Amino acid sequence: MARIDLVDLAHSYDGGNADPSSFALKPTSMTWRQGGAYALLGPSGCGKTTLLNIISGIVKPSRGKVLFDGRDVMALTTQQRNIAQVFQFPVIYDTMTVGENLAFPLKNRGVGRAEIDARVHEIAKLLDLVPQLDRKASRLTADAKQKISLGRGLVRADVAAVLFDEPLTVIDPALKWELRSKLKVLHRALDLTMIYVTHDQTEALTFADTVVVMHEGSVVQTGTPEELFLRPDHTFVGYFIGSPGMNVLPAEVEGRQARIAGHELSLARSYGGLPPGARIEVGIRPEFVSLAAAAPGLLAARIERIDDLGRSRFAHVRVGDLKIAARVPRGLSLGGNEAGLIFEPAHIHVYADQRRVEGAA
Ligand SMILES: Nc1ncnc2c1ncn2[C@@H]1O[C@H](COP(=O)(O)OP(=O)(O)OP(=O)(O)O)[C@@H](O)[C@H]1O
Repeated sequence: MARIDLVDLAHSYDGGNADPSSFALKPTSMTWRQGGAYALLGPSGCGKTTLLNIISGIVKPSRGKVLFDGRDVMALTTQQRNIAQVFQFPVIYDTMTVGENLAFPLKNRGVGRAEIDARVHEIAKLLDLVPQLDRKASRLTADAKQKISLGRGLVRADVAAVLFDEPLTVIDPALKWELRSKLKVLHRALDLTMIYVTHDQTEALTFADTVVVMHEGSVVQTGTPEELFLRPDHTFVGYFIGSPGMNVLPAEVEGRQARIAGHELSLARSYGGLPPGARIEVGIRPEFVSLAAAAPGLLAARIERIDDLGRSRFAHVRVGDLKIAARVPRGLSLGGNEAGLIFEPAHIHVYADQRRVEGAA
């Protein structure tokens, strides 16, 4: 296990000649705590795999370095970096049994027989693979094979980190749920540093203690699932995480007042020195906007549709050209499509050029 520091890393696939704004990975510095469960979350093409491959040594970055426990590993190969990797598709030997597959990474490192047996059994037990240990891997389904790949990634206790690149893509949805929570249990049991790459927010939020959100080659926020939900640092985090995503609305902001579509809203904090010329927006999650009967003083909205998600209902409304999602309180009955919106001031954030501005008390 190791603490991993990324120091001013940047990468462009054309050898660093491109305009920095088009880098696959823009300048990034951060620390991955020893023993942490991280998710690297972002849409396709945002640079997740590039970052993962730089950590493992598959890609040599155009700039910057990677440290494992303070030691520069840039000259080391993946094998020398002592990283375990689990990919999207199973990487196992069909001619071997499940047990032999799990034992393989340990045998390769010259671990003794007794230790191999104990570790293989521990991992097989955690992944419910004990009954299949003596079966030939070739006879298993794609799901079961991917479970073995996960096991092979987790079997060594001495790795610097385990990197997962979208490991549940080929897994059947029902088993996906099971494996996702199992990985969390495995993390606690094995005390390994794990970095889990995904574009799926549910996967990221269920697995990780810390989620690193990437957007267009940059890390835009690193935080707990709760922090990402309650205080998105970037408008992208607001609408990428959450379902429906955060409402991001053009606004004029002065002190403790915001004006949206000509309507005055009170803010919980004061925003004095917003950068001149910046695009100002307010962000509020649908959970903190309530639909109500139209009334003077409320922002007037026209309901387009209501989605019933079982435990909660969300209305999709229009205010002029703006689209807003709002929570529908239990028991609310409305005559027609006209309604009012009530905003919770404590949950309204102000953004300048997509970055959250910290207001003053
Ligand atoms: N080997 C390569 N050569 C040139 N460009 C590449 C290469 N690999 C990735 N890219 C580009 O770098 C950017 C980041 O890609 P990357 O694969 O890191 O993103 P990602 O977030 O992992 O996406 P995905 O989930 O689709 O793999 C993309 O614009 C991609 O087209």
